[in-house]
This record gives sequence, structure tokens and C-alpha cells, in this order.
Amino acid sequence: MEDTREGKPEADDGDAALSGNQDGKDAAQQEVPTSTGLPVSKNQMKKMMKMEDWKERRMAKRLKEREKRKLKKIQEREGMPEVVDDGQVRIKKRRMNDPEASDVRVAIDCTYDHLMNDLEIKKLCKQVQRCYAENRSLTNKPLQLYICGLVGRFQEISEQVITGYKSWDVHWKTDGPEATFGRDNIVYLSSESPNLLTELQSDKVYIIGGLVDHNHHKGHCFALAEKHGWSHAQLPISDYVMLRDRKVLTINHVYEILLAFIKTKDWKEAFLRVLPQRKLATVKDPSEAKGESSDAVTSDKVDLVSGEATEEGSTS
Ligand SMILES: C[S@@+](CC[C@H](N)C(=O)[O-])C[C@H]1O[C@@H](n2cnc3c(N)ncnc32)[C@H](O)[C@@H]1O
Repeated sequence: MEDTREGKPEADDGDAALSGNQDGKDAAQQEVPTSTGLPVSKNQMKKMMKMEDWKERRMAKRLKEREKRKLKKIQEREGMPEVVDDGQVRIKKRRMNDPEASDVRVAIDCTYDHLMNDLEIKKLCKQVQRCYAENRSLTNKPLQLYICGLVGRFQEISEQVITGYKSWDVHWKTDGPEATFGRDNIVYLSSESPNLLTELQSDKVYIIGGLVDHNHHKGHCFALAEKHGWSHAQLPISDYVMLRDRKVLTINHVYEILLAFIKTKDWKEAFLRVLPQRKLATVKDPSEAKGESSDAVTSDKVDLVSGEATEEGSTS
């Protein structure tokens, strides 16, 4: 079994960091605000970022191994070609202009710099990177992936954490969604919307809020869509599966669900493919789903373990 302790940074010695002279703090010990509102020293923030880095590397390694196993299975089943380049074996990746690519447009709206600290923007970059990797995977049919708001801290941090992002096969945009696509073409995705998404149309652009906020800004994107008069919709989760807790998903899970839906044309299959087992409480019978309309929107606010109504929590 993999030794997950390998390369793990030292545990947070926040107490030590805080035990210095509080009056004469040096630069490294100065406090910086966090999204929780609790101040932490620069040292602690550095350690948190290091720990985060380590977790991401470990996760990336696992994902890579999982992807390798997945691809091997596909190759065995479908005989997908491996491209041999300078003696290196590479797996051919999908491109957005492949003949089999979808013309459905999905954009990640990265205009929320002002609501995130550096660590959260870094997580956003990683989730965007995951969306891109999934878009290129042979297991999927690529969507037209747009990334809006490539300016400011999002751009600076992307440059630090994503090697070679400029040459990615995505549509990079500096403006926000309305300036890029026009008000009438937008469907902003939000778990708070009372509308359920049923189909994906090529004349619309489906916007995912690029906001990693651990739900500190609950309902922010929905309020924004309402304010600007943009159409909005939530994924039809409640019609097909019951979640253990909240239905606010990560950016990459939302993107992967859209990819899976484009591939399978089946929402239930898309949710089951993407949502982690631990998130699922139960799977609905499709006949139950038929005829359920927006009433179903409220049904997953019932905790299936306790049977009580829950306040949606936050991890995204
Ligand atoms: C981590 S969530 C951000 C939550 C944030 N508090 C907000 O106001 O949107 C990232 C984005 O994923 C999309 N999203 C998450 N769960 C969703 C759901 N159940 N249905 C539709 N979109 C969802 C939304 O576009 C959301 O802005």
C-alpha cells in the first residue's frame, strides 16, 4: 500500500509560530486575515499552503494512477491507440476541435478574486486544471471549455501553479460572462436556483461559478444571476439521487457531470459516474423521478440518515 506519509510536510506548529514576541512580530509572523475571519501568521499561512501542496500532490498522484487504470481498461476494450513519441509512450488526448467534440459551451467564471484568499484561488486553479484534464480525457467527449476572468490574482496564481496553462486547448477570456457571451445566452449554474437543468443546448453558455469559498458566500452566484437578470438553473440531482448532505458541489464535479451527461445523455448515469460514493445516500428509481418537478429541489434537504431537514453545509 502507498505510504501516504512520504514527503509530508511537518505538522503545523502554529503554537510555536505564535509564541514569539507578540509586540515585536517580524514580517513572517505578521497576521494575515483568512476567509474564516481568524487571523493567522504568515508562517502559519505558509505552512498551510505547504500542507495543501502536499495534499494536492498526493491527490494528483492518485488521480493519475486511477486515470492510468481507467485508460488501460478503455484501451483493452476499445483498442485506443497509444502515440509513441521519441520513445515515450503518450496517451492521445482529445481536443475541442475533434470532429466528435460537442458544441455545448461551458464557462468557468473566475471573476471572484475579491472573495477568495490566495489559498482558495490556488484551489480554484487546481479545480480548473482538473476540468481541463477531464475535457481532454479519452473517456469523454470534449465540451467547448471557456475560462473567463483571466486577470488579476487568478492570473498571477495560475502562472505560479499551472505550468504551461497558456498553451491549453481552452478558450481563455479576460472578461466576465456577460461581456463575453451576452446577457441572453447565459445560464448560470447554481444549487440555489429553483430551476432544474434538463438539457444542454448549443445556443446557451452554461456558467460555473469559479468560487471556492467553503460556503462562506452562500448563494452569492445565485444572487448575482438574479441581480443581472441572467437565466439560472441547478443540476437535477434531486430527481435521480439523494445526497448525504448539501448539494453544493465542487467546480470540477459540476464540470465532470456535464461531460458525463453529454456522453451518456443520462443524468442518473452522469451523477453515479462522478459523485463520490460517500456523498450518495441513495439512488432514486427512474420511475420515481418522472413527474417530479421543482418540488424535488427541496427533497435532498432532508438528511437521510437522521430524516431531519438539514442546513446545507460547506466543503467546496
Ligand atoms: C463551490 S460552488 C460555489 C458556491 C458559492 N457559494 C456560490 O454562491 O455559488 C462552485 C460553483 O459550482 C456550481 N454548482 C455547485 N453545485 C451545484 C449544483 N448543485 N447545481 C448547479 N451548479 C452547482 C455553481 O456554479 C457554483 O457557483
